[in-house]
Amino acid sequence: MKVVAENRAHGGRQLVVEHQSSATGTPMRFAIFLPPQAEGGGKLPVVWYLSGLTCTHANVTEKGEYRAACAEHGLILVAPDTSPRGDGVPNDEAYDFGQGAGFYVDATEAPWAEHFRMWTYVTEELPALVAAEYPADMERQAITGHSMGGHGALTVALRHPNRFRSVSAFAPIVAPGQVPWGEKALGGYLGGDRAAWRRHDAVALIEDGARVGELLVDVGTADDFLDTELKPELLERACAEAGIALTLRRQPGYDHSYYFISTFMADHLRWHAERLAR
Ligand SMILES: N[C@@H](CCC(=O)N[C@@H](CSC=O)C(=O)NCC(=O)O)C(=O)O
Repeated sequence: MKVVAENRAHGGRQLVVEHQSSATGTPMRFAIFLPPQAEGGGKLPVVWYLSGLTCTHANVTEKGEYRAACAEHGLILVAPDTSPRGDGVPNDEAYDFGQGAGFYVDATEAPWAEHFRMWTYVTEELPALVAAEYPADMERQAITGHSMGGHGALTVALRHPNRFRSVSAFAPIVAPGQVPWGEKALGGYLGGDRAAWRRHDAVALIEDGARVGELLVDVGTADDFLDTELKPELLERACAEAGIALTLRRQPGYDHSYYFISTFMADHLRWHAERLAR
């Protein structure tokens, strides 16, 4: 494991770390912010942030504006990459498939299955590494993410109902089995059997009985992907039928970008911090 960048910020430390991943069989990078409270010797709650299509760890690290809130509330924030990368890793010309678009699944289809194991990476390998190397209290974890990463946050939380004290998302893909981005990715990585897709589809997981206590979701009304790829109304309906307390906020005039995410980041982190303190 190698620290490839370190910067002091808000009294804490922003690190970028590279390690050899057994899940993907490639080097992987992640960003981790250690707030000033990390120097006190105790363990701190952890917020996982899963990023969207085309992102590395760097997009949220540079544009997400999370550090002031993490320093205020004493939160560690971890931001993984969105796929394996490198010359030996298969890719696709499109921005929404292949490198930068791992969709948080373990691929079963050639040529993706060898390296595209982001489910195992974000649910097993990276949590174990973070728990071993940093002062992270794994009894106090929260998860959030954006777009494809919002899909990742929702599905990871729904399938690990006792791991996370709180779950939120920014403009998530809520039903990948019903929208073009998701149909392309799940079909490409998991094959044509749509039954296998349901374990990676938040709305389908809820329909099939998975539960979390509550959800916070923000979407922008000026998001170009709102009606074609995100369809928050599908999550709204599934949560209403399942009795999940969803707070869905339609933020007027906001688009899909990090201008939107950074505007509401501190509010999400405060909401997580309240639940992580209980
Ligand atoms: N038209 C863009 C589409 C890619 C894009 O909008 N990516 C979003 C996530 S979309 C869903 O997962 C993003 O976070 N981009 C990175 C950023 O820093 O804004 C394209 O062709 O790239």
